Amino acid sequence: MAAPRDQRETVEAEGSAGCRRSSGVEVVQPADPAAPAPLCPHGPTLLFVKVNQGREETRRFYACSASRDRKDCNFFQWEDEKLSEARLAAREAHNRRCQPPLTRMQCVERYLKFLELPLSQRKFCERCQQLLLPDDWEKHHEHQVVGDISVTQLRRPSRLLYPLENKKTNAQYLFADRSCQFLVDLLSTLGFRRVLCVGTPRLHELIRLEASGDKKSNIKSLLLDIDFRYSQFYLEDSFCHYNMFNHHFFDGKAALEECRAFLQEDEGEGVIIVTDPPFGGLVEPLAVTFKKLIALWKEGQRQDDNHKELPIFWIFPYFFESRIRQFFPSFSMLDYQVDYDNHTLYKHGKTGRKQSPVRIFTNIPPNKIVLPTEEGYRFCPLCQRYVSMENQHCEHCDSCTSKDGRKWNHCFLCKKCVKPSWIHCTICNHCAVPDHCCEGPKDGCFVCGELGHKRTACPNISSSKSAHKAVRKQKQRKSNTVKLETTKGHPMNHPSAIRKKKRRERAHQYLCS
Ligand SMILES: C[S@@+](CC[C@H](N)C(=O)[O-])C[C@H]1O[C@@H](n2cnc3c(N)ncnc32)[C@H](O)[C@@H]1O
Ligand SMILES: [Zn+2]
Ligand SMILES: [Zn+2]
Ligand SMILES: [Zn+2]
Ligand SMILES: [Zn+2]
Ligand SMILES: [Zn+2]
Ligand SMILES: [Zn+2]
Repeated sequence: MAAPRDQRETVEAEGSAGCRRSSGVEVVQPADPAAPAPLCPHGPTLLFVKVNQGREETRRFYACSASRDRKDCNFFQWEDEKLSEARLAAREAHNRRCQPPLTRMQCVERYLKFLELPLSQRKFCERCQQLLLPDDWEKHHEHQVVGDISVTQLRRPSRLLYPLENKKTNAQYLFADRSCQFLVDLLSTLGFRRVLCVGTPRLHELIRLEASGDKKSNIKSLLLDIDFRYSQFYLEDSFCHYNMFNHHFFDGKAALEECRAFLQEDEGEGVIIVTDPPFGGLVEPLAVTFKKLIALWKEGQRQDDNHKELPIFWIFPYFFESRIRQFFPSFSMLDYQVDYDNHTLYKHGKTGRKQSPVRIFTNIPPNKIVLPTEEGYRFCPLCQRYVSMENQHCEHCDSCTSKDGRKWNHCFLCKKCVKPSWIHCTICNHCAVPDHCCEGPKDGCFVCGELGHKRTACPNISSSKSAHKAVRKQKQRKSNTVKLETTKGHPMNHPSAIRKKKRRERAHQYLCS
């Protein structure tokens, strides 16, 4: 069984809408970090624990790091489970069978042969998502095949390939041209010479297009992505088949060395990581991976540069801000709204812009990043950063406080700005959505009840006693809530409850994508 990521999301994205649930699955560190985790076809698996009402279950299990769809990877092993030699051998054979049919080297050879073909012989099978050499034609003659594949098409594989839309695993949401061009221009203005694109195939190709075009940008790019189809279009120095949830290079040491050389070129000067992970992905394993990439970069630095940070753009929904800052406290969130071409909810459509919740988290000082004024962003001299059009500077908070791009209002009782739709509730003693369940689960920690952190960051998390106490408290609160609500009618039939459910579904739809 792959860990049910949709449950994991409820733990991570809590607070994004409606009342919280405290059940789900979390990643945990193994007792002996040096002991190797069992392998699935996607590399080392991760150790998970089920969390029920804020309490961790005792038995932990290994599951796939990359896939949350059992159809893609059904790996499951209890942490304390001992496997027979026969089962281990069967697993190894299965892992080998699941690897791509061609080695990286074979892909490169095919690509070079393809480039030598005259235009009339350059064909692409849409069904198999594969560039065809003349020897392959026969095998695909009943498939939908397109011909005359031009160099321009070869340079834009993200347009030739269909985006993988398995919501539970890949969710390949591709940047809209406007956002992609903004990123390329920004990287160039900031003076970067190398970009490590982690899960950003469209950005990778635009950087390379500009480098080969008239604009004379000389930025180099290396793409790390789990989508093997991209290996048909790039040489070894510009694509590595990679899993960003466990820092696994499918092509072993040679690929790792490509990545190392890329990060360490010029003693690590002029390089940035840009990553846009699938939004359903867990923050912690991603953070662990990015820290490994940072360590790889650091190895190549001069001693006197030791204090420097590797610049990163991590593109992710705004409601993960506190989670990301937990791992990278120096990161700030930019107001820029990243748009996608193929996302049903958040694309810049003809019908007008739906506000995308996706932002850029970065350790580059925000005052160095100019956002496009023609799209309504403006510079706040007090905050020393560009902000959204409606994000107003609050003199009480001394900051432009909006996170979602709408104007937020200051609440003098809470002493902070809150979403425009929220009201101050005198029962809960803080601002909340008008139809919240009073005295229901607070937006704070499930273990100790503090508002400043979530259970995953709770300093008391190891103390199971306090966890049990908190759960009991929580249950007590819940039963009070029910008592209160029964006087108002059944909570789930209330129109506000239906609205809330819809909102949660919308948030969930986004997260699961
Ligand atoms: C949300 S899309 C981002 C695409 C980006 N917006 C672009 O246009 O270039 C996520 C990307 O991460 C890749 N991806 C998904 N799971 C991955 C994993 N476990 N390791 C590495 N890449 C992964 C997908 O193939 C996809 O390219
Ligand atoms: Zn797997
Ligand atoms: Zn085919
Ligand atoms: Zn401001
Ligand atoms: Zn305020
Ligand atoms: Zn308030
Ligand atoms: Zn209340």
